[in-house]
Amino acid sequence: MKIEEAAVPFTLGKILFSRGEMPMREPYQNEPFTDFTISDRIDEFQEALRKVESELGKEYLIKIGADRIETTTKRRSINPSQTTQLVGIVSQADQALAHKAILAAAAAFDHWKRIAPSARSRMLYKAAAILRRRKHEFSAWLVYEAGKTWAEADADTAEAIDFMEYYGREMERLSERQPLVPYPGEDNELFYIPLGVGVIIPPWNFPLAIMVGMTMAAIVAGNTVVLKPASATAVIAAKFMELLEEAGLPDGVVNFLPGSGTEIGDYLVEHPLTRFICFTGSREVGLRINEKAAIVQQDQKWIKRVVAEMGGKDTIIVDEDADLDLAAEAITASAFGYAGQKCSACSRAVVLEAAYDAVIAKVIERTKLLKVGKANELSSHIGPVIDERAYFSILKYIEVGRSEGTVVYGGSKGASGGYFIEPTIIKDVEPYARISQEEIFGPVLAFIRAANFEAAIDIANNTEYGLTGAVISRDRSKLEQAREQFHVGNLYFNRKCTGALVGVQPFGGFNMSGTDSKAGGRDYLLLFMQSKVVTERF
Ligand SMILES: NC(=O)c1ccc[n+]([C@@H]2O[C@H](COP(=O)([O-])OP(=O)(O)OC[C@H]3O[C@@H](n4cnc5c(N)ncnc54)[C@H](O)[C@@H]3O)[C@@H](O)[C@H]2O)c1
Ligand SMILES: N[C@@H](CCC=O)C(=O)O
Repeated sequence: MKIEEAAVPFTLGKILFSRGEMPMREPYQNEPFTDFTISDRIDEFQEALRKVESELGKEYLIKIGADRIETTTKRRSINPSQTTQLVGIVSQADQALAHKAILAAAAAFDHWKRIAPSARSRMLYKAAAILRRRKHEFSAWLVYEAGKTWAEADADTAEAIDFMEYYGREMERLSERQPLVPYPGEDNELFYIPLGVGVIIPPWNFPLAIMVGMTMAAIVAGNTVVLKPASATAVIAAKFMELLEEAGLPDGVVNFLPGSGTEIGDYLVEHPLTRFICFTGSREVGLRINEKAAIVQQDQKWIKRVVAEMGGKDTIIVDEDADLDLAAEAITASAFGYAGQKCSACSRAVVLEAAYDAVIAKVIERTKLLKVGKANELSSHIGPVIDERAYFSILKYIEVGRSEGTVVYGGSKGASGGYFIEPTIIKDVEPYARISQEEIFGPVLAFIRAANFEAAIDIANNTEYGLTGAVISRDRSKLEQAREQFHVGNLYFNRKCTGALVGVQPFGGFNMSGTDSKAGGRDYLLLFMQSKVVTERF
């Protein structure tokens, strides 16, 4: 269809029309973050918190096809800022229900795969529009169930909207005729078709964004899925299921199967009808899934595809001539945002000798300004860690850190009533110490000295992970050296190493950080499809 260039475009929702012509999609852009310095925004968010607080404690059921199923085994989801507060009670699936869920997804696949890609994309735009309208409400659930501060929750919700807007457009792009080299006397066509039934296994730390991104990428590509949410944040996933229903997604396309990873995880992965597994989580579980998925089951007709994004041990290098205030800002934000519970978190600052003491002093200065407190209070900069297991594991790592370096800030648990831990800074840590190598996933930062820039790069590359990293330097030749030698999937210069934006910084890591799937990038949807080539000789 020809779009008149002179025509005046007008917008309806996110669709841009030229008068009298076919609709044309607005170019993708990232959802803006909420400015919580504006009093109206504060009031709106507080209202959302009140609304959600009034809804805490409800029951959430499994959904398979059109059936809602209550089981006798239930899991209580609690608020990590206030462990006496119940967020919701979630029915837990067993293996029999896991089997039923896979069958329901397989039955729905026959229909869903035939829906036009543009119509599947529209489903994502619709869901994005609903989420945008209910943005603060969803963020408020993230505050209560995941312990996210207001800004972190808002960013999580914005990223979920971004994934849907971005993947919707990506599917439209990939459903166009794909370019091939012309060949005389033949018509050659390459097009993408879906894989089949997928199992989606997200983590709890981006319980909306990552769960939405993985699920919606799979279904917009024409697959149907069983979504097994992370247990700690299953209520947020249940709220998302409600949203999908409101958007009109047919039953069976996404089957909601909360349950313990140990009880149903292996079963779902090993099921012969499972065609692919999309996982984000720890190295241990990711490797287990990869191994189980490789074993061909009876009646299985395909090689299962595994997308696994896993842990990180991320480093910020500070050069001797760097802007040290910028370095301290980048390190503090990357180490302590969401209490260090990001795969991208800076858990190691490798600083060249000449800048070492000054950077530590500046990071301590900034960290002192961070208030640890309940996530629902606007004044809190750092909320709780997710649960009791994480709380004790992180405290144990701090004890290990005491024997591997000198604690120069924090080092203790925070107030009682929630899983609070002080942001902790440990200096003079050796590059191969345990707290230099193992993912702690909490507010613990190690400082390591480097004799020169080469040594700093060697240290940055000395773990089994390769997810994010940053270099703070004014020296172009060192930035170019790092561009080539710092082996991570997402490398940042002169800024923090967290906060990748959908479409702007496709995200995924090397080595034991995963399969480098680059969520939020142009290659991502291809992981959920296979291409078919048809040649007709004239
Ligand atoms: N690379 C990334 O993009 C990325 C993003 C977010 C989080 N992460 C990583 O995730 C981890 C934190 O998340 P987590 O604690 O939820 O990870 P986890 O591995 O403990 O759990 C992830 C998911 O796997 C499920 N699971 C557990 N055992 C299973 C089994 N045997 N079979 C199938 N599924 C099973 C869990 O229920 C959960 O839904 C950290 O290591 C973090 O670095 C990575
Ligand atoms: N994509 C997020 C990290 C996700 C993992 O926890 C970031 O870039 O900070």
